[in-house]
Amino acid sequence: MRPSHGVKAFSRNGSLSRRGRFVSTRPLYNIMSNTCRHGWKPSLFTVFTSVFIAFVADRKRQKTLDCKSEISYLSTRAILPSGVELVVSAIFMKNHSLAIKLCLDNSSASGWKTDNTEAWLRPIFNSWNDNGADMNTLILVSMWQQQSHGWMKRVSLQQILKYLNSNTSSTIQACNLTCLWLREVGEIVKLRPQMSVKGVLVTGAAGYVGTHAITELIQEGFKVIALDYRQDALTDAAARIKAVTGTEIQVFCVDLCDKHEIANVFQQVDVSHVLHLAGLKAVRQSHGSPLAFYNANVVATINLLEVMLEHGVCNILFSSSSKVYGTPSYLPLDETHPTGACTNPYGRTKYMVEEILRDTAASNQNFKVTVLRFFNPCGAHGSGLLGEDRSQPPQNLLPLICQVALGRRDHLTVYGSDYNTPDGTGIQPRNIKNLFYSGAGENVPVEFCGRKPGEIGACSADNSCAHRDLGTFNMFLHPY
Ligand SMILES: O=c1ccn([C@@H]2O[C@H](COP(=O)(O)OP(=O)(O)O[C@H]3O[C@H](CO)[C@@H](O)[C@H](O)[C@H]3O)[C@@H](O)[C@H]2O)c(=O)[nH]1
Repeated sequence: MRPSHGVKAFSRNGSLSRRGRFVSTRPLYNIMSNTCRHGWKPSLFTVFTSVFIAFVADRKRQKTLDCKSEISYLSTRAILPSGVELVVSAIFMKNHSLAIKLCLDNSSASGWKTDNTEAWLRPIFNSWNDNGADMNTLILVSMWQQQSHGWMKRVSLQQILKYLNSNTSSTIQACNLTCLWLREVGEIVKLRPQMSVKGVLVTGAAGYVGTHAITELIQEGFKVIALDYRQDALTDAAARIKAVTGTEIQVFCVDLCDKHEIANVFQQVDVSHVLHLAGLKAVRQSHGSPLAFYNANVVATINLLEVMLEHGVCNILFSSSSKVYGTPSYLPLDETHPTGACTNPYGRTKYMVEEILRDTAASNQNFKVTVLRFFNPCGAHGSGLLGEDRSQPPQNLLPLICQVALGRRDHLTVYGSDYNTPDGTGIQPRNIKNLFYSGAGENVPVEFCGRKPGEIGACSADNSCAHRDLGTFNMFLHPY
């Protein structure tokens, strides 16, 4: 198990100086539960796929995590060979210990007890006898008695499985049924040791980050409610996600600038967490239409927050940007770098939303915020069904380079060659060449033009915090 280290400050200035302890290695899990304890937590991601790489890498480790505090309750039914319905319920507690009860038909109405077990047990036994429980059932009963020295004492999952495995399947069919179920449940419980998540509402669901995030959420067992304002894109995304995960997601075509539309969704679904990924993102376009950006990014977020709070939903993950830093004072940028000196309207919208979230968290101790400051997202799902190959012409560097690599474009236009960087450009094509052409040994054909307004020469991320808190991941190589 990964040690519970990670006490750290997120900022050098007073407003972000909270310290926190991380207990889990699970990235998304952390983001939506443990890190939320801090009320406010920014993280840097240079390549967004790293988030998902971390998900995948951690899925193995998380199975060794202990239950920390919360208990989980699960119940299932099985039809015994005699035709009698067996209800098996379990409460999982700290350290994977569990309390089990077995009962027939509706006798579970007798309820849970952790003391006075005999009084609780007797009617159950009577009920079983009345219903003519067969030997298999009785073996099961005696097993639990023997293992737990009384019905509701805690026994370890390991002990139970060991006991079950030591019996032969021919004589204890019911046990095997339960054993299988316990194995399943054991895994589920270890995967979900603490968090109580009703549903995760994802805005910007049809987008590049959104589709990947939803896929990972589904594969982690979360229920997802997907929102986007583009109906066609949403339908297409839902179909692709279903093709990858086999799961049909609940979708809503919603304009976040209309608060009533958001409220309408919250009235229909049961969510506890929001991944807010929606927004306009084309940095250079934001100079020409700043109001559209403030509307889509700031006004929409305020609407969302108001509806969330009205419905008691207090956990939000916000997709922010490296643009909140503006011109860097030092490189690589880390979470403690001052924010706010933005060089374009887009960056300012993200900065403003961060401040709004910070103030909201400060005003309400239940309100938990995690901010991811993305740098330059790239990558695609291994299925080939999710990625950035959109029908609209791309605006960003990495998809543009991909198009040059695929022969769909003659060259890359490089904006500015007089920056204070090793090759004078903001993108340093030599690095890009290494990234995309290491196999082919070709160069990216480029043409130069002047700088674009609000651009900076050099920008890079110190992602050690993300590495430390969210697990080890590879910055550039996709794992699929
Ligand atoms: O055809 C192009 C496109 C981009 N660039 C340059 O490449 C760099 C990166 O550009 P791009 O890939 O478009 O990323 P950004 O403008 O940095 O913005 C992206 O990355 C941000 C995080 O850093 C996100 O918040 C934004 O939403 C996302 O558009 C910049 O210096 C651009 O001037 C070119 O030279 N030619």
